[in-house]
Amino acid sequence: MASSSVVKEAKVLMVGAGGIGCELLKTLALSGFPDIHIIDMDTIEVSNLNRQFLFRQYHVGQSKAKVARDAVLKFRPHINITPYHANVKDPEFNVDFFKQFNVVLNGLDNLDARRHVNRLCLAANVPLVESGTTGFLGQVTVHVKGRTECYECHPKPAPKTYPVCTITSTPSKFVHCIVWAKDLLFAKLFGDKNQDNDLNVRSSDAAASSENVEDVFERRKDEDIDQYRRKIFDHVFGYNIELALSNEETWKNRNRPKPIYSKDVLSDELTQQNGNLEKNYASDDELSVSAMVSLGMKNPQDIWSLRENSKIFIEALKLFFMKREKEIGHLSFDKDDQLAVEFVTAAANIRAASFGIPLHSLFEAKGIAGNIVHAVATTNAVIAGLIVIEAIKVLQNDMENYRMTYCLEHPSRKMLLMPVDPFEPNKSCYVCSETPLSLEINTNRSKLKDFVEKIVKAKLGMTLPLIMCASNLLYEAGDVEKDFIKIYEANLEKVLSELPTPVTGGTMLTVEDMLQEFVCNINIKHREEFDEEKEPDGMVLSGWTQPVSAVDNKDKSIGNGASTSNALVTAAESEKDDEIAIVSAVKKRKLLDDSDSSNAADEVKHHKQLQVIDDEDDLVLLDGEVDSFKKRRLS
Ligand SMILES: Nc1ncnc2c1ncn2[C@@H]1O[C@H](COP(=O)(O)OP(=O)(O)OP(=O)(O)O)[C@@H](O)[C@H]1O
Ligand SMILES: [Zn+2]
Repeated sequence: MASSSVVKEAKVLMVGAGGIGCELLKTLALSGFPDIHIIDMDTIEVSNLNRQFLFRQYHVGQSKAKVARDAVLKFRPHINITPYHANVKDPEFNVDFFKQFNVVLNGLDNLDARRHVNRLCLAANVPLVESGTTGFLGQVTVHVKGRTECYECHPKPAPKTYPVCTITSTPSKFVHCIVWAKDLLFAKLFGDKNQDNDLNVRSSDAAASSENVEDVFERRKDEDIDQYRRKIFDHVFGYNIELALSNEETWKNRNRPKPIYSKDVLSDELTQQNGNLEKNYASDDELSVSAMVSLGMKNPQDIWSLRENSKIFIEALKLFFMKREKEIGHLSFDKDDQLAVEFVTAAANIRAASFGIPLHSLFEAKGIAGNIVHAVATTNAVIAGLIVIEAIKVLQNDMENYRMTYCLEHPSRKMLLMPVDPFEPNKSCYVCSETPLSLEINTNRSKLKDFVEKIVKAKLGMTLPLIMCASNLLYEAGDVEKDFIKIYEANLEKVLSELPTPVTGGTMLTVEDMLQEFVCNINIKHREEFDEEKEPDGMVLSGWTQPVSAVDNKDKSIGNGASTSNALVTAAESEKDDEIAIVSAVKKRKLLDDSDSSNAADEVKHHKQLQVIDDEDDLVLLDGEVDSFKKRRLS
C-alpha cells in the first residue's frame, strides 16, 4: 500500500510528550496522521522550554499531553489528537486499550515504562517503535512480535560504576573525585549517619581504636562552627591523604597525592569569617542558600582556584549548619540543590588538586554529579523523523526494510545515521518466549515478601503480580479483598516452605501480571548458602539477563549512575546512560554476528564478555567495519 493511504487509515499511540514526543507529534501531524493518542504523566517545567518547542512559558505547570495537542491543532486543526494526562502504567491502559492502535511509538525516558509498554504491545500484538536520545546520540528500534527482538530480548547495560578503591584511595579522573565528594563525603556529613560509609577515613585518629572513639564528622554540641569546619577540611584533605601516603605500595607506580591543610590555603582570618552571611539571610528559601552568593562569586562556568574552592567548601559547610541544620542527617544529594552542588564541586576540586587532576567549573561538576547529558533538540528531531519512517514501514508491513537506526556523534564511514537490520527474537527471552527462569533460593529461610520485592518487582518489572503454585494462589498485589489480604499477609511473613503448598526445590511458580498479560514460570532450586557480598539478595535468578556493568564492582553504592544509595539519579538519567551503551553495543553485536553464534545462550555470554572489554569512559563507536557486519535478514 502506498504510504499516504496507510497513514490516512492509521491510529497511533504515542507514549511520552517530552523532548522526542514534541518533535514526534509535530512530524506525525505534518505527515498526515489523522488519529493520534498521546499519554504523558508530566506537567511542563521551565527546563523543558528550550527544546520542547510546543510549550511556552505560560504553559508551565500544565499537562504536557494536553498542551502538545492544543499547540499542534493550531496548525493542523482537522486531525484527531486525544491526550491522556496519566501514567502509562495505569490500569486503564490495558491490553484492550492497546489493541485499538496500529502502532505504538515510544518517546519515554525510563526503563521501567519502556518495559511495561513492550509487554503490553506483545500482549496486544501491536508493533512498537522504540526510541531514545542522549545528547548527540540516539536510536530508533522496531519491535514486532515474533518477527524482531522485543525491547527486553537483550540485557540493558547498567550505569557505570567504579571500583571502591579508585574512589576512596586512587582517583585518576575528575569523575572519581565527584563520586567521592557526593556519595561519600556529602553523604557522611549531611546524610544518614548510620550508613556504611568507607570514607578512606577512620573517623578519628588511627591510634584511637577503642569502641567509643569520637567521630570527627559529628559536630559536638558546643563545638564552634569555625573550629568544626577547619577540622573537617584538615581531616579529609590533609590527614587522610597523609594516611594514604603511608602505604608505600600504593604509590609505587602512581603520582603521590599532596595533603592540603586549611592553613595552607586559607588565612586564619578567612577561615574564621569569610563570606557575608547577611546576603543569605534575605531569603527563607532553603534551596536558594548559596556559598557563591555569600562570597560574591557569580559565574558557574568559572574554574575556581584551589583557594576559591577552599573558601566555597568552608562557606558551604557553615551555611548547611547555620541555615539548614534541620535537614542534616537526612539529606541526599540533589543536583537542583544549589548549596549541595557548590559543596560537592568544591570538595571534588580540592581532592582533584591534591591528586594532580585538572579542576572543573561548577557547571561541569554539576553535570557530572547529576549525571546530566545535555539534551540536543536536533537529535530529538532527527530521531522523531526516523520513528515516523519506521512507523510507516510497519504500517505497510514492509518487513524487509525495517531498520534499527543509531544516530552517532562522529561520522563513521561518513555516516552519522547508522542503519542496522533488526535482530530476530531471542529464543530464551523470558518476556517474549515462554522459557522459564530458574531461581536458586533457600526455601527454608527465604520470605515470600523478599521474593516479591527483590525478584518479581525489581528484576522482572511486574507492577501487579500474582503468584501461583499449581492451582494455589500464593500472592496477589493490588486491590485484594480484605479476607484474602489477611491470608496473604500471613504468607508474607512465613518462609516459602511453610506456604499452603510447600515450595521446595523443583517447584514451578507461575508469576503473572494481569495488566501486562505477561506470564513467566520460575523453577525453584533449593540452595543452602549464599555469598553475602556477591549475592546480597540471598537468591539468584538465572535465565533473566541482568544488566551488565562495565566494571566489576563489589560496592554497588558507589557510582555515578543509578546507584542504590542514591536517590538523586532518577530513572530517567540512569536510563540515558544505558542508551549510550546501547549505541556502543552496535559494535558488540557486530562482533557477535561475526562469530555467527546461533545459540542464544552463547550469545548472551559472549555479549557479557564484550561489555567488560569496553570499559573506557569514552564510547567506542562503529569504526569502519560496517561491511563486515553480516546482515541477518528476517525471514
Ligand atoms: N510512566 C510514564 N507514563 C507516562 N509518561 C511518562 C512515563 N514515564 C515518562 N514519561 C514521560 O516521558 C517524557 C520523556 O521526555 P524527556 O526525555 O524529554 O524528559 P523530560 O522530563 O521532558 O525532560 P528532562 O528529563 O530532560 O528534564 C516525559 O514527558 C515524561 O513525563
Ligand atoms: Zn524478547
